[in-house]
Order: sequence, then structure tokens, then C-alpha cells
Amino acid sequence: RLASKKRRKLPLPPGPPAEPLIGHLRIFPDPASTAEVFHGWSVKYGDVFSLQVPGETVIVLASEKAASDLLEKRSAIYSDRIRFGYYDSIGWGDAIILAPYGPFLTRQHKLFSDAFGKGVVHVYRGVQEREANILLKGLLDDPNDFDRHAIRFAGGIVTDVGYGHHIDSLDDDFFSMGERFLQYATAVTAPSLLDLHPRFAYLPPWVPGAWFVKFIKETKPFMDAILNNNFQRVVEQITAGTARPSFVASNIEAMYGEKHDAEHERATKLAAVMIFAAGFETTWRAVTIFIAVMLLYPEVQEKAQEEIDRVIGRDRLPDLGDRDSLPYVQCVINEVMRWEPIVPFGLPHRSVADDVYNGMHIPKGSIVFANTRSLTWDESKFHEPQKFKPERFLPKPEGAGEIFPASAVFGWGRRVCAGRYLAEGSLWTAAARILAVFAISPEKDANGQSIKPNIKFTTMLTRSVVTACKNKQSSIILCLTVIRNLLRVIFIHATNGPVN
Ligand code: HEM
Repeated sequence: RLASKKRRKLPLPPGPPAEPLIGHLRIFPDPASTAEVFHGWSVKYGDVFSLQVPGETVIVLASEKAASDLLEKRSAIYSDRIRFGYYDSIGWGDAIILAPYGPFLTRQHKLFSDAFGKGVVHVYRGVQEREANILLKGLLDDPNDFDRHAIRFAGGIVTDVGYGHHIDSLDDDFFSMGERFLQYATAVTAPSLLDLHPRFAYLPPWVPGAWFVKFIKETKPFMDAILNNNFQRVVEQITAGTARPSFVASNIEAMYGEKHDAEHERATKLAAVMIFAAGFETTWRAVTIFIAVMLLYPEVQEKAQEEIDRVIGRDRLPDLGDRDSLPYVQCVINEVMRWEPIVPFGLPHRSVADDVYNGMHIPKGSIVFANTRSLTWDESKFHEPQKFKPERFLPKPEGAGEIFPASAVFGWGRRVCAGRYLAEGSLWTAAARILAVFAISPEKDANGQSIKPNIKFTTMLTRSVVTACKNKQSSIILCLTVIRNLLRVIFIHATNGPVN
């Protein structure tokens, strides 16, 4: 008890000046600027700083050392999550991304590591390659619609891997359900009373600020359907002998012959939805950001293409078996993820016990962010960190021998991204195949001059590309992909036949 009293006397990590009662509420940044504002504060207040908002202490970790010391080495303390009132009220509060640290989370982690661990993830190669070829075909037919093609690519992988469902087109039911789900997921990121306590879900809907009461009522039937119906469909396919291999199918089959385990069934249902929730938007954004960055850096693109042509020749498409022989391509992909990280301020962890770090008190229940942006802009780890330089990851003397900050990109300790190896394989396959087939270049104006792309990135839940060529008021980039290898295009047609 004495030790804990002493601990509490220690100062909190420093932070910007706070206002009485409301602390930093008024200066707390919105998601679009959180990563950059946190980075600015870390320069001023150090690599561990704190903020106060009513009822909460927020700790921001802005160096790899601090993030690793706390989130990795003391992960028994820092692996809880904050509560999301909406998900608690629809019964999803213990799904893997949202779950408090405990046995049900461990159970879902096991399901993920059995299905997506480093040693097993190769079984999805066929799905990744097929979807990458459909992506290429889409880019060939309509390059300006590349964002939709990337959506299809990401959605095609997660629905096939999760439920064995092959999306035929963007009109597919599964797919439209997924998009609707993402709309709801984005809507509920708005802070509300519900985040303070789940009982606010029972407020009368006319109470000012209780918008979520109506929202829960309207969306719960759909969320129940997404959880149960897709699962049930696989159960029926198994009975009929028509099920394709998938995460859900293999878990249902594992249950056969054993006593019905309701908890296992629920863990499987929730985990399968989370494959979609966590894997769809992230993979989609990673592909569109890759395309945008290639448009900005034609010289990098050419160098990667030269490597592909030299190493694997021009008569086939690269596949994951070529990954180790294409180091520059890997550096380009890693640099895209470092330069424009998909989750720029990470997902918040919550601490479950009082702690002391470098003489500072970190109270039990703190919300802890590892600010990816600061970690990827760390000048002690990366030379000219704000510049896009893939060769930084090549070994010396060819490159700078810098290390890809995997934890900054994919997270920490016991909450590290459970789909990381699937994500890396999907992105690699899409990126290497796009590079193999197309030169991504800006549109030309009426005089045949390239229009300088004016690309901006923004953050809501994840990082995305928002603006376009200067002369267009479009919300996506308009670029032209030029076929640079006709042979490979013929190959796509030959191996894929009709797209579905
Ligand atoms: C480029 C793609 C992806 C990126 C950048 C990414 C990044 C992340 C990050 C930063 C976290 C939070 C880690 C933390 O709290 O410290 C996370 C968690 C998670 N990711 Fe990913 N992810 C990607 C793709 C995927 C895919 C494809 C799947 C599913 C197959 C997936 C499944 C998960 C799950 C289940 C969690 C929650 C783990 C937990 O809370 O215990 N992710 N991811």
C-alpha cells in the first residue's frame, strides 16, 4: 500500500497547459490531425506526455523505446482496451479488437494465430493472387476507378478467407453488407455519452446528445444479421457438402464430434466478423495509398519495375515465392507503410494497474497511444524521415540499413495486429503485380503535358487518399495506368478467363 501511495505522489508525464476541470478537452485534436498534433507535442514535452480529458488520463508514447518498454515489455499491464459503448450495447464488446484483456480475448487470439500465423498464412496465396489478378483486370479496363478496384480486392480476400465466399461483383450481397457495416463503424467513432457508461443506451431518445439510442435500435438488427447469417450460411454449406475452405468452415468442422461448445461458436462468429472489420478497410487503403505514392515517385516505380523484369523475367507475374528475390520491391512497400502509415496514431490500449516509468506515474486505467507518426518520423532511426526513400531499408552500403518499424505499423505486445502476415502478403501481391504490369502515371492535358498530381492524405479511422489532380474537383486521384508489359496482360486474361 505504501508503495502505491508513493507512486501516486510521482508526477504524471508532462503535457500542454490544461484548463481547470476540462483539462485538454478543448485542444484535443480531431482524428484528421491527431497524429501530427501529438507529434508536435512530443517535440515539446518529450517522448512520454500526458493529457487530461474529463474522467480520463491519456498517455502518448512517441518513441519506439517508450512504446516497446511499456506496451511490449509490460504488456500484462497495457493490453486492455477502452470501452466502446455502441459495441457493448449490441453485444460485440468482447470481439477481438475491442475485447478487454482476458480469457475470451486469448481464445480469439488463438483462432487468429491458428488461421493467420506466419507459418500457415501461405494457404491464402491462391486467393490473394486471384484477387490481385481481378484488380489488374479492373485497372486495365478502368484505371480511374482504381479506388473501387482496391475495395473489391480487399473485400474479395477477407470474405473468401473468412467465410469461403467468392465475391462476383461489387453488387454482391456480402460486399454491400460489408460497406454498410463500415459506414456504421465510422459513425460510432463520434464520442458520446455512451462511451462513459453503457446504461446511457437506455436514455429516452429525445434527450439532447442521445442520438445513439435511435442509432442502436436501427442498426442492431443489421449487426445481428452480419454476425449470425453469414456464419449460418457456412453451417448449411457444410451440411450440404458445398462449403469452401475458410476460417469459419474449419472452425465449425473442428467442433464436429465434440460436445457443442457455445463459447467456441461465439468466438468464431465474432472473430470472423473482425476479419472483415480489421482487414477490409486497412488492406483497401494500403493499396490505394501505394498507387498514389507510385504516382508521386515515378523514379521509384521504374527502379522497382527494373528489379522485377531483371529477376523474374517478363513472361510471368510475380508471386509471393519471389518475395525474397525482390528486395527493392519489399523496401518500396515498407516505405509506403512507414511514410503514410495506415493507422497513424495507433489503436488505444488501456492500462490495468498503476505504473511508474522514468520517474513518472502512469495511473491505472490510462488510455495509452503509441503515436505511429512520431515513431516513423524519428530522426534517430531514419535519416530525412519525412522523405520517401525506399532504399533506406536496403542493407549498407547500397542503402542506409535502416529497420522497418513493424511494431509502429502493426501494433504492440499482446494487441499486435492479428492479421499482419495476411495483410503483408495481400499488399505485396497487389503491389508487385501492379508494378509488373502497369506504369502508373498522371493524366495528360490537351497539349499532351502531364498534369501534376496534387495528392493529399487524410485520416478518419485509417489513412486514405482524398484529393486529386489539381484541375479536377474529384475526391480520388485521376491517373492513367499505362500498360508496360503486354505479355503479362495476356497472361492475366489467360489465367483468369472471365473475371469470376
Ligand atoms: C495493411 C493492413 C493492416 C494494418 C496496417 C493493420 C494494423 C493494425 C493495428 C495498428 C492494430 C492495432 C494494434 C495495437 O493495438 O497495438 C491492428 C489490430 C488488429 N488487426 Fe490489423 N492491420 C492490417 C490488416 C489486418 C488484417 C488483414 C486483419 C485480419 C485478417 C487484421 C486483424 C487485426 C485484428 C483482429 C486486430 C486486433 C488485435 C487485438 O486487439 O488483440 N488486420 N491492426
